[in-house]
Amino acid sequence: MKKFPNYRQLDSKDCGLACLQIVSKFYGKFFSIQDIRDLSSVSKEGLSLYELGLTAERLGLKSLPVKVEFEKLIDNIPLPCVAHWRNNHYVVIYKITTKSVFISDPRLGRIRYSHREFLEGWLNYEKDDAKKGILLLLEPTDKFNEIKPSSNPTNVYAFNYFLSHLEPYKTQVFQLLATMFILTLVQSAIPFITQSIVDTGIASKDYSFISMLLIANIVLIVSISIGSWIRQSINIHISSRIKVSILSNFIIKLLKLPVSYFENKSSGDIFQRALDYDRMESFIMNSAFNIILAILNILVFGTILFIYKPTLLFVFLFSGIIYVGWDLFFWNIRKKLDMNYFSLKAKNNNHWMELLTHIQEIKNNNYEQGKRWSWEKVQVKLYYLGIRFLKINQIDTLGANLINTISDVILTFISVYYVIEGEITLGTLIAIQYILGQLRSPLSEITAFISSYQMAYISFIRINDSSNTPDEQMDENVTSRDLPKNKTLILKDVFFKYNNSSNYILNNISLTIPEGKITAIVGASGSGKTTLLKILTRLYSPVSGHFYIGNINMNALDISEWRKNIGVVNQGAEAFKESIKDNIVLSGEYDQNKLYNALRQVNLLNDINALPSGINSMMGENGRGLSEGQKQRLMIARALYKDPQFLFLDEATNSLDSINENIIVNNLNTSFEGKTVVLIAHRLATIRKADNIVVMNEGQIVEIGGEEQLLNKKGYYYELFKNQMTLESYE
Ligand SMILES: Nc1ncnc2c1ncn2[C@@H]1O[C@H](COP(=O)(O)OP(=O)(O)OP(=O)(O)O)[C@@H](O)[C@H]1O
Repeated sequence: MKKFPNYRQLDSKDCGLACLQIVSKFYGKFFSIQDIRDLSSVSKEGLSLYELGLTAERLGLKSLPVKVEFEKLIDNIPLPCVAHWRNNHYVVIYKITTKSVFISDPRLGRIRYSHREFLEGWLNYEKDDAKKGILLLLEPTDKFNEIKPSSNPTNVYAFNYFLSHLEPYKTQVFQLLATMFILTLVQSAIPFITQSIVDTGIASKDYSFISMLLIANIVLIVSISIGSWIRQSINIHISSRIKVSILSNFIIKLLKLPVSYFENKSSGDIFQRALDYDRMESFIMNSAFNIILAILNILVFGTILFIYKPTLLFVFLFSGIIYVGWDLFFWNIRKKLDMNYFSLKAKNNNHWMELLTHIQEIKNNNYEQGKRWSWEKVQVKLYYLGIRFLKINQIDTLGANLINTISDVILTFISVYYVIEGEITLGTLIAIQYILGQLRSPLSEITAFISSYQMAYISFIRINDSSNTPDEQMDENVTSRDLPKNKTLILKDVFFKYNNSSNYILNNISLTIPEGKITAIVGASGSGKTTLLKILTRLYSPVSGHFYIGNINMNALDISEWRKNIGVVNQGAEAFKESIKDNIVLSGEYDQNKLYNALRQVNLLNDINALPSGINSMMGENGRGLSEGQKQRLMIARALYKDPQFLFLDEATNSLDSINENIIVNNLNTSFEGKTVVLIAHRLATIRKADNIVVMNEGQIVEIGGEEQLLNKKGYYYELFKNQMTLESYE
């Protein structure tokens, strides 16, 4: 029977997307997770049930969210459907029997739960309505049949990628395989020597023969140890080098990815990629080579056993299959518990983090006891889970030992029977015991390989996903490596939205930012000012429309050249955990005069001189140690030190008192005379000297002009101005 489909989620919040992928496959269509992601508005926070339903509709699956009791789910609900799981996950239910519920879980694979286990995950015990669980019913429509998935993603990339890293070590890999092969062959001589000692040596009482064989045995064991040592050395040599080169390639690739990649993934998910590279490397260098060795052992010693007595081999293989099956069965049970364990662990970590970062709020609100109680609740759950883990491990080990012992007893009994019946010699019996010993350890290698393969496969798909994400700028698109003479910035019919399913945040923007002038952008909160700045600084590209510098399309200008020439001070920008000096100079050339000058211009020199280590004072995490206003001034000093052609300021002075703000704005006007400045400010007094004021509302430009012109127009800007003046006079 065909198995119900299962696809794994790549990121912690991808479960909803993977469920839709699973259901679509069930109805006969394969969509890659990227296809579905493109239709959704999935963010770091994942998808709400409503958004999941919307995405399903876009795929052509009619969706209906319902809240039902378990009896109703059994009797009336068409399967497959998506279930909301433990309040933080989605899974697909595909079959229900009188005893079990079958689930295709994007995190764990296909799993069978007892009714009790299922209800534990599905019902929302923490809420009042504890008898009902949430489902999303899905049904294909004609649209589903019409939608064409993009071509299947090629999963070979990551695998080829790793093989390409092995390429320079071809000789060593060959040596490794050859050593393993020779080692196994050498080892296969030991049972024959043992057999000869017993059968020929002892029978003929020939001491010199026995001594000779024992010496040969010692030589063999020494050479096996040397061989294993060589094998491990080659393995360490290759794997340590591959690890470094793979990880540095990963960092290079990561830094080339667009900001949107980072905004849509949690830092945990991105960090997971680095672990994935590690896991793949260890899978290939350890599990894959170990399994080759295990298979070689089984082949060589299995053949010898077969030659001695085929029955023994068959009995061994039979017990081996039971052993592997038993181990895998428990591995599956552990997988279920693991998920529970990880979510509890995450909760536990969050409690700790919150305790450390929110201590002021906790104390101010007298919330210590409440916090401690909720922490203790998690500890109790962790404790019971720990006990269940322990019990399962005990049963697993006990059962595995029992299977091995029973099979040993049966095999010994059969061998002894053969000796008594005169079918094999005593020497052969002892040789067989040695062979069976050699065949045991490869069995546990096989179960270890199967479980690590499943983990590595997910890593492999995830690596593919990030490797297939296009860079911020592809090299082939660059035709210009220098800024043109004419540096006017021109936006033409620009549309932009953050993800495919949301509305346009910038709606048909056409704007000219003249070279050497100050352009201010104003508008209500959420009108798209920062987004426009992100387009200008090229953190994002327009969805449609064009962005030119002079007569060059920005896409064609080398992005690092552009960034070299711009200074950006963002809203709420944070300092690096480095010294004040390093925070300003970054990787530029150090010039002390320039540095002091920049600090003077932002009125920060006195504050910094008052610190015990002056400009060498280390900043704490996220700039801890400076006030918000001081941090802002530090960021402006960084832009001043860089002395770029273009300066972009987004609410860069909003944490400053008006005296400091005035000083800095005046200084900026002098230092940036003749350069292009674009600034966003809520305080309209800050932008009075701007040559041009761009007024935005709901993603569109509603007015452009000088201050006087806009005030005389008595339009949107006038209203903003009037409101602010009224407020200020009130204050
Ligand atoms: N990274 C993002 N992903 C999705 N939506 C976003 C993102 N950043 C901003 N938005 C949305 O875009 C819209 C415009 O935001 P933007 O920050 O450009 O406004 P703004 O005019 O600068 O507002 P403010 O004055 O409050 O800073 C808002 O509705 C916001 O929710």
